[in-house]
Amino acid sequence: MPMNIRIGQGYDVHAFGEGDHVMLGGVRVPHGRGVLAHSDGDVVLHALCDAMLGALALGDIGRHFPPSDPRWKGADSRAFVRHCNELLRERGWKLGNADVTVICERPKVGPHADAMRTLIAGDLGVDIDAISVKATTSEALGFIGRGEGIAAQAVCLLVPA
Ligand SMILES: Nc1ccn([C@@H]2O[C@H](COP(=O)(O)O)[C@@H](O)[C@H]2O)c(=O)n1
Ligand SMILES: C[C@@]1(CO)OP(=O)(O)OP(=O)(O)OC[C@H]1O
Repeated sequence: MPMNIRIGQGYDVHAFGEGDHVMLGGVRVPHGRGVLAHSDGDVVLHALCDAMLGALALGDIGRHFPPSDPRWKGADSRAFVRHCNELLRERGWKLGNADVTVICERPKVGPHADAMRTLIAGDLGVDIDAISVKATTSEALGFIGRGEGIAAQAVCLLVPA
């Protein structure tokens, strides 16, 4: 009997660099640092894309949007999410739900989480209740604890469209 659900997980890290904001879930979050990245460096959306691609066994974000390709320089990562959504729709799937955890000491993510959920849900054409965004610190431990970077991990479930 063919499987009627698929699961995927994704993880992304970017180092902090010069700047005054970070893009998280499509939301411009004010911060004393920016991130070093080829695109806009949105770890929430990159982890989500990798979860969606993983659920389809279609490789990873770097395969679909190579960092060597100048087209993706400074790219809005919401376009990556919409592309991944097309890939799953073409194959007869839609996102059932996704759960993303951001890991950083700062910025505070909680106040922006609902704005991220709204944008992600809109881009994927699903109800906001299908999208969870939450956060944790690293309790001052390791590279994240030292404020050197920001990470996100995501899981998602695909269901038949
Ligand atoms: N960047 C972050 C980190 C955490 N939060 C919120 O704070 C809560 C406590 O974090 P701990 O790491 O001490 O467990 C966490 O549950 C989040 O609600 C945040 O908003 N942004
Ligand atoms: C998103 C891409 C786009 O070129 O580049 P980065 O913004 O550097 O982000 P990363 O998470 O390293 O994923 C690789 C690339 O696909």
